[in-house]
Amino acid sequence: MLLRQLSTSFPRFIATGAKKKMGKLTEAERTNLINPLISKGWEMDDERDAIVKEFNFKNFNEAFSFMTSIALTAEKMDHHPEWFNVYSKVKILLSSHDVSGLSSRDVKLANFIEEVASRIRQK
Ligand SMILES: C[C@H](O)[C@H](O)[C@H]1CNC2=NC(N)=NC(=O)C2=N1
Repeated sequence: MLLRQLSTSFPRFIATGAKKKMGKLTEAERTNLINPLISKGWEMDDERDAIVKEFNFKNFNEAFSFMTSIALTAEKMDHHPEWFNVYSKVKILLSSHDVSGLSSRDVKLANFIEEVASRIRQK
């Protein structure tokens, strides 16, 4: 019975080309992927199942340049941060709204954010 159901539904899945929804990170993925970010200063927001970090730069131009680089990649990824900026400070929260928690997209964006921050600070 189950096989018949699967075989009938399978073509529909292919036909619609339904985008596979990336689920929430598993415990093992969190250990492997989130812990390295925690060691770089990200913190867990358990209430939201999100990660947060505050970045401080020399001035507003650096802060806004940082945000601009992130914004362009976020748009390409179709995955956007929740953030707050005042002068040289940028606070970022990452979580995937469609799964109400952390997904691999948040890890990918966080690692990109770390790269941008290190490039700006190295100037
Ligand atoms: C319609 C659009 O593709 C979706 O709303 C995207 C936009 N950016 C997003 N950003 C984040 N952080 N989570 C999402 O689920 C998400 N979904």
